[in-house]
Amino acid sequence: MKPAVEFRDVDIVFGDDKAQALAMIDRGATRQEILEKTGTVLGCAGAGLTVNEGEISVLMGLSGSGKSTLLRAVNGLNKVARGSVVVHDGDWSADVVSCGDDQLRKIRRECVAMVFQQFALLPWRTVAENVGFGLELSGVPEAERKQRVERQLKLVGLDQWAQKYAHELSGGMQQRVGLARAFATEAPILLMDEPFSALDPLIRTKLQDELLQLQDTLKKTIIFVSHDLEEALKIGNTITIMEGGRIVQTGTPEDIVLRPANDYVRDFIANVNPLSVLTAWNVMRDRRDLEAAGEGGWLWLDRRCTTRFQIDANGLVEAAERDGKPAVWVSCDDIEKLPDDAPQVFWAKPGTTLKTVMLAMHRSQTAPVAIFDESSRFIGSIGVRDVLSAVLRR
Ligand SMILES: Nc1ncnc2c1ncn2[C@@H]1O[C@H](COP(=O)(O)OP(=O)(O)OP(=O)(O)O)[C@@H](O)[C@H]1O
Repeated sequence: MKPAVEFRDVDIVFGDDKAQALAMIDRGATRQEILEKTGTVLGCAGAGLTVNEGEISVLMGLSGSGKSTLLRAVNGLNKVARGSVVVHDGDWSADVVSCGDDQLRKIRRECVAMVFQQFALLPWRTVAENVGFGLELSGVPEAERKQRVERQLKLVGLDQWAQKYAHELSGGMQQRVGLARAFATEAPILLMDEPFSALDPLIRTKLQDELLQLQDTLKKTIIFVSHDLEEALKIGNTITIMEGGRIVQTGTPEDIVLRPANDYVRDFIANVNPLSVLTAWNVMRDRRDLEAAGEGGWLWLDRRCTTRFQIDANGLVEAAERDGKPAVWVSCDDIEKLPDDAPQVFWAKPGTTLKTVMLAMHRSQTAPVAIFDESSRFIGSIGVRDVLSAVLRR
């Protein structure tokens, strides 16, 4: 994995008395203390984060936690008081904090594009002219501009609307224009500052889906600010949680849900449905942790010892028993096609959703679910207790 943006010990403060504010940051002072003593507002402190190429990295936190401040450091909209923000473009890279004007111009024109919450469309320009605005500023010739604009409008499904004005479009459509405008620059890095939060929930969900679909083919590096954890969990490859200007946790969605770093993160995830995030891999017990069930490679899949598998030297299943009787092992994915009566042990892949695993458990009256890897080797199992611990986070 190659880094696209690296934040290294980034401090941003708003106000005149920067030196004293930085000294207070070093002593671990809170935003409130810094404000009272110096009149300076702490934007963010000691922020360290690497965003890899092609990744969607979400910055999450309550209002005022410093998400937008950090995001805006990438294209130099916010001045960094200390630390560095390195932007990579292929083999080229520059530190936004210390680079010269030429390099900053290159970053803004070629490397980084931004999508705002309020769609920021120019009302006197048509949709097509709005999408082409950045290109016009960069001096892209008209013919090429027209081509690129057309391509991007098609991508977001608005090619029929090219000659309309912003007020003739719904909020969702206006934000699609915002997306197309950012895509049109062909910058590999996209900064998105709460792009969907002004939209109603249905349109919002739809645009999130569309963004994920587009990302499948475009493979941009996206830094996405959100204060909505459900949104972050849905679209983020990694999530960074900020509190009072400081990063408190960075991790995958599963990390955040299963291993919250502190009470602030725990409060965030309190109302998240773990079934929408977790997979079999996240909750299974590894085969090495399972108890032997007699001679000949037999292992108990569950703590209650209702179900056991005989595993050969290659990790393949030779035989299965449930409640002392031979059982067949069948994929969770085929659940609907099976007769109810056969003694079954369901199996799943590591990436199978926890919801599917639970359906299988329900169907088999709480038998454990076996997990197989791509080569059909047995790698672990999930019992009722594992599911309960994951869902209740205990
Ligand atoms: N240009 C500025 N001048 C002065 N203070 C600022 C400026 N920009 C941000 N701040 C302050 O920095 C802190 C962090 O703000 P920031 O906008 O980054 O938070 P946020 O987490 O993005 O919040 P929101 O979700 O409300 O946008 C806030 O206290 C804010 O008032």
